[in-house]
Amino acid sequence: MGSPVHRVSLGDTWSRQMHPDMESERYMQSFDVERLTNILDGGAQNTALRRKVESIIHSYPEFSRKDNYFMTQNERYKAAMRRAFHIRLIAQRLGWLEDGRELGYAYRALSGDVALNIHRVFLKALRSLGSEEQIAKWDPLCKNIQIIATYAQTELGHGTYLQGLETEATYDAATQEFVIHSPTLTATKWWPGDLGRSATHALVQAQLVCSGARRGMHAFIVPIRSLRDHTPLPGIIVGDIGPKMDFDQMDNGFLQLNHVRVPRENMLSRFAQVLPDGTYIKLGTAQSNYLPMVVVRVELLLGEVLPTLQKACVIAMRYSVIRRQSQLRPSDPEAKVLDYQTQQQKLFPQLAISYAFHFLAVSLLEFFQHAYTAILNRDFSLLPELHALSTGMKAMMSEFCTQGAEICRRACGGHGYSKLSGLPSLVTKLSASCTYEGENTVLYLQVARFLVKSYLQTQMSPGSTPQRSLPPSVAYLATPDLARCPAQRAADFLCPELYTTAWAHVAARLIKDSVHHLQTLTQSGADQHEAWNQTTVIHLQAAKAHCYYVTVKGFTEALEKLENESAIQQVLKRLCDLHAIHGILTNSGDFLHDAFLSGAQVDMARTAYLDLLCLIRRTLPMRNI
Ligand SMILES: CCCCCCCCCC(=O)SCCNC(=O)CCNC(=O)[C@H](O)C(C)(C)COP(=O)(O)OP(=O)(O)OC[C@H]1O[C@@H](n2cnc3c(N)ncnc32)[C@H](O)[C@@H]1OP(=O)(O)O
Ligand SMILES: Cc1cc2nc3c(=O)[nH]c(=O)nc-3n(C[C@H](O)[C@H](O)[C@H](O)COP(=O)(O)OP(=O)(O)OC[C@H]3O[C@@H](n4cnc5c(N)ncnc54)[C@H](O)[C@@H]3O)c2cc1C
Repeated sequence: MGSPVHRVSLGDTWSRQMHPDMESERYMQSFDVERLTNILDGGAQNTALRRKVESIIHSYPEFSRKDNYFMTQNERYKAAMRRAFHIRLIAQRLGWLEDGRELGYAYRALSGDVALNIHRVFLKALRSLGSEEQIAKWDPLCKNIQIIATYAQTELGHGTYLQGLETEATYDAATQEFVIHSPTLTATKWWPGDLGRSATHALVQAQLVCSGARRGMHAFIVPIRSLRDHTPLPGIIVGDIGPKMDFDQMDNGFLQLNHVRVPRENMLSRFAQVLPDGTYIKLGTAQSNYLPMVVVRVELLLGEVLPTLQKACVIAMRYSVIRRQSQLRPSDPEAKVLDYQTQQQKLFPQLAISYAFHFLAVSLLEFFQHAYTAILNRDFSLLPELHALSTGMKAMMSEFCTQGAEICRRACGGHGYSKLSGLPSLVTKLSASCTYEGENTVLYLQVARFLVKSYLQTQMSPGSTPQRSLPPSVAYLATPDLARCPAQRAADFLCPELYTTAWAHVAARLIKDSVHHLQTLTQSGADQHEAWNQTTVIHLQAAKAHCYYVTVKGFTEALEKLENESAIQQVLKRLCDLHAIHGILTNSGDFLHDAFLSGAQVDMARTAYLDLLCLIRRTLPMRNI
């Protein structure tokens, strides 16, 4: 570790004093901040538990991250590994469960700066794809860290296109084993976390070949390092992929398998089985083995992606109420930069969207838990909508949180460029979330595919095959649409029903337009795949509008549940209004395109927006910032 220059330490007297400008802001509150904290935590008891866990975590020097920015990659990895084991010792001593609230709070308190994150992904995959017997065998070994496992799906040549994965798992009935093999250089597993130095086992996603047929991607548990001396096992070439943009604490690795044999029982068999004679039994759908990605996409939102934007907002808001620069009037003292309208316009939409995302991610998690139970019991009826929501929200939240964290960083001037502000690493960490667990464009196009199918379902003639009711998230496609926005004055844009309807209108129009372009091309003779590719930019636009609508609708529904918390409801409604109108102004062309909004109405929306900035500034409680 480099010898640090003199650094601010808690020992410095002034580092512990409350800045007077911050103090003055914290007592300007129009509602019970503790009560809002409880609502965000899901109840007062959760707030108490979270604070208890955080105080435990912060009481251990092992968890200190104050030297992070002065460490080499190797030192970061070792420190993260120490934390991984230490946190498990504490969990065992205090009885915290692997998927319990306490560990979730603990990981959030450490900003994920703990090793073995993909070991946890492996556990999620095991519980999604494994039979009860396989879970009973491997789960305890993982929980006790008797093995360290990774999730090895991505290859040097393929990350998105899973049908193109080259790693093979060929069944040998004579020995009742699978032969796992990397046939080409591009088949090398590349990126899996915890693989570079840590993992002893890998969940290898490979193309199954049995009874002479290729069966698609299936999951196999493959030992890769010796449990005796941690050296690579025969047929295994494994190592670290080297420096990255961030995630220094994670050993992302590569893995080549040279005809490695594993027993038949090592293929995870909740949704498919290979019998001793090689007979293939399909128990799920063609995409059943994609389920772990759905699980991780949903759990990433509240566990990893959103907290990072929330932290960026806190840092930038605190900076903006104590940073004084220039004068609003020549005779005035220097102004707090948060009193400049442009600074408000940078930060308040980030605060608003962080609340929109919070409420949406909570409701998505509830839907997921309901759907997931059904899926594990092989009822796949809710899976298409869950796939569309999880891909759309993962793409939108990672994209907007990354953009938002960068806006927060820039809003802090030169200090935002100092790693010690905490902002740069939030941005570089979030950037990865636009790629891992599904590259965002690809995921948005999965949403688009769902939207096209849903729209076509609404166009089926009444007498044709019985119309299944549309999934709730796209019900707006079947509801009567307004041709014109009824707003007469700026205040009308503060009506949740008005702006939710406006967003539904634009999303529906863009979806209809995307289908029209697709059908025009196919009817003119283009094959369906070429027609799809030539309209993906339009589909992408429709998918993004749909996702924004989903966040606006989710926020307004969350507000409705707060009717007994009037003061909180009022403050959050202003953020909801701001979120909706910010999107309208940012995408005003989509609202003007068919004259749904007139130019005058866009001006009204802007007036409402600027008034909101001023109102939020006056009533924004810095207490919880
Ligand atoms: C603290 C730090 C924490 C960091 C954690 C980092 C963890 C990172 C771990 C990883 O990155 S793991 C690797 C993640 N990789 C991916 O997400 C790969 C993304 N690619 C895919 O999911 C599929 O290749 C893709 C969806 C793009 C294409 O799927 P297919 O090749 O099967 O084809 P297609 O798009 O035609 O989909 C066929 C059908 O399957 C459906 N489908 C696809 N994926 C599905 C899914 N996941 N679940 C359910 N259905 C799915 C899809 O909707 C469609 O249904 P319909 O025919 O009814 O329209
Ligand atoms: C920090 C980090 C951690 C990771 N951890 C893991 C892990 O633990 N386990 C694991 O298996 N993987 C892991 N990954 C890999 C990750 O899942 C892949 O990088 C991701 O799925 C994207 O695939 P790719 O890299 O092949 O990009 P590509 O799919 O090659 O994408 C490159 C470009 O091609 C475009 N593109 C690709 N396909 C299409 C299409 N059909 N239509 C339109 N455009 C397309 C994309 O939009 C993108 O612009 C990790 C990656 C990172 C960065």
